[in-house]
Amino acid sequence: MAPVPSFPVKVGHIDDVQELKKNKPTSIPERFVRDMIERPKLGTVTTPSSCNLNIPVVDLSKIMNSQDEIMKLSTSCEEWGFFQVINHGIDLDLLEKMEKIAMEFFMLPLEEKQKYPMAPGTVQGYGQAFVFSEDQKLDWCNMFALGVEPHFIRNPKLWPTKPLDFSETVDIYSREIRKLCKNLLKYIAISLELNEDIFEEMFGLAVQAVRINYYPECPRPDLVLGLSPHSDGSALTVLQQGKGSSVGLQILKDNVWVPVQPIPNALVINIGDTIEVLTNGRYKSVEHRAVTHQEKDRLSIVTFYAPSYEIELGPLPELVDENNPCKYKRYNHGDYSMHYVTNKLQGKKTLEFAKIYNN
Ligand SMILES: O=C(O)CCC(=O)C(=O)O
Ligand SMILES: [Fe+2]
Repeated sequence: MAPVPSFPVKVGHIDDVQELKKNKPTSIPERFVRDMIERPKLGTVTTPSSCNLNIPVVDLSKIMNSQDEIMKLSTSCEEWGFFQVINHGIDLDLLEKMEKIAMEFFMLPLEEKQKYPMAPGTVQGYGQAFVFSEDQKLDWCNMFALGVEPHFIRNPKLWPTKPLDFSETVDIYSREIRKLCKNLLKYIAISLELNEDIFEEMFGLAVQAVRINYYPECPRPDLVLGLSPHSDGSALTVLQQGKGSSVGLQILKDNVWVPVQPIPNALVINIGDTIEVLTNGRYKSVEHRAVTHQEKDRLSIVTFYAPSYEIELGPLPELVDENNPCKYKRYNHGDYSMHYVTNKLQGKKTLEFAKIYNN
């Protein structure tokens, strides 16, 4: 079972951003307007060393026979926590179909989408996740989140029957992404000189969830955020960006927000908190956020892949030594997931749950 908070949550009124946009607003409701310090400085990347940087690209078709590609994977995970994967083996028609049904879902009338409401304080269904108080700022985003874990059993109340082939497509897509995650974890293990099955064996029946984010055009993208800064609580995250979407994902590198330039047919992969802990901080779960665009909407389809909730985990002994003292405690992954989904998105704050401070 996915974690659910046990405390009552009052979130206040949450405007649906797609409905807001329909009224062609010239100003932004106060709850979406960020404090100065949080506002995205669009079009003004200030640090020369970061402004022309792009996240690394890993070619999965080469990795089996190429030490260079393994090195690239390792550097990406150490220095960026992010990379784009090309030649990933997932049928491009399937990616296109997934994008199509995701977009069709968001284009349904509000009443239709509201048949799958996200209960306050939970992260499944349609709405805004990670809102826990009436005064919390809101993201300029609509989300539709589904657990597909671990046996791909559908909750009929949460899975739409429209668009017609929604659930079938999500099932097929999720199985393919699962294979990709297992494959990537194998090469991540190899890049760390660990047994290639170490993560697979440790994770048990891995948990998987898919979240589809839709960011409508916004009249004042300089005042709002599409998605608040956060790291992911997963082991790995796979992100598909809609074709023709605006550039929206940004990652924090050397204190500068670096935009991720989409590569056609590539998938964006990022290291989640679980791998950061298991590798004792060698591979990083990097803070990221989404920004909006004045004229273009954006779609992202995000899969989170994580260990089974029963698993106990902590830094792997192979990655702890005198020079790399243990940075995280051992904990139960279900407890961490509960902690993650019952707190607002706030940079890397959630990982403090596991940090050991006295070394
Ligand atoms: O839409 C994006 O590019 C970011 C999505 C994301 O970070 C998430 O859903 O965790
Ligand atoms: Fe994320």
